[in-house]
Amino acid sequence: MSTREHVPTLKASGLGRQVGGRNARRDVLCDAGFSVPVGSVTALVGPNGAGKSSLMRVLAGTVDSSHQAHVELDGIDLLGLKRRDRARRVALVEQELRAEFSLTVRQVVEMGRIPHESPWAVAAPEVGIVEEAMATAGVTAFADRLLGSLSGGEQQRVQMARALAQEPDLLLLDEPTNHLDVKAQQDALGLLRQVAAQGTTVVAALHDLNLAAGYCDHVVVLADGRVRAVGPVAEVLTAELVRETYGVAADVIAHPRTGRPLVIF
Ligand SMILES: Nc1ncnc2c1ncn2[C@@H]1O[C@H](COP(=O)(O)OP(=O)(O)OP(=O)(O)O)[C@@H](O)[C@H]1O
Repeated sequence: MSTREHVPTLKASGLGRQVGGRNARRDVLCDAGFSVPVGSVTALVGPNGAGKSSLMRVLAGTVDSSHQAHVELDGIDLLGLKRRDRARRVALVEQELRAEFSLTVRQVVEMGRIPHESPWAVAAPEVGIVEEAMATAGVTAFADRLLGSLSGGEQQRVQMARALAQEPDLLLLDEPTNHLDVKAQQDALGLLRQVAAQGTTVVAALHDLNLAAGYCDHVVVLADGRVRAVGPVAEVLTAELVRETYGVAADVIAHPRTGRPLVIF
């Protein structure tokens, strides 16, 4: 009998994506794969154009991938689920905001509940869950304002609130710190840690290697559409990896306060 403990895992394999016309098709993602524990926070890093957004969308099942694509969360085949069933389990916070500028913040956050609503019953979105998601993401103060009237950073937090209202098992975020000031960046990453502590698996595409090093458990390094490295941040984020992946010189030392890796350029 095996004594090995079952470790719930997010496993992705065979993820590919081609773009371009019939005569100019090219792979922007090639057979990408990685495996990380459920309930962890993983940073997806890599240079501009590496394929991070493509990988996020393939993981979320919002774009077509290769026939071999497989994404499994604790044994559940996510890409094999019907769209609505997948939307109950997977939330994707994308870089670009969708055209929801004429809705109020509360209405946008309520949209996170749509996958959970019964198609036969016209029910008001669960108020408690929506209010809690808004409070957690720090957007309650502007709940009745139109999304379009908010700053970029405030809008970003609203997208986060909507994703939280969705109560996903897998939360995917494409550059969630893009519009945020230093404190808001730290708050956002702290919030992701909190969400993961409650069992949600979090994968966030990040450009700031020190946010990845400071807040994430694992890192997936993507370059030219391929996964170059994956593992715990302290093992993967080395000076050599930074040089080879980004072509810049860096030192990686232990952070004097936290002991986590600190990348100095
Ligand atoms: N629909 C598309 N048509 C053509 N090319 C595309 C399309 N989507 C993505 N690409 C190309 O695929 C490559 C990967 O893009 P992707 O947005 O996934 O990279 P990224 O790592 O997220 O980049 P960034 O850090 O700049 O946001 C890029 O070269 C991009 O130009």
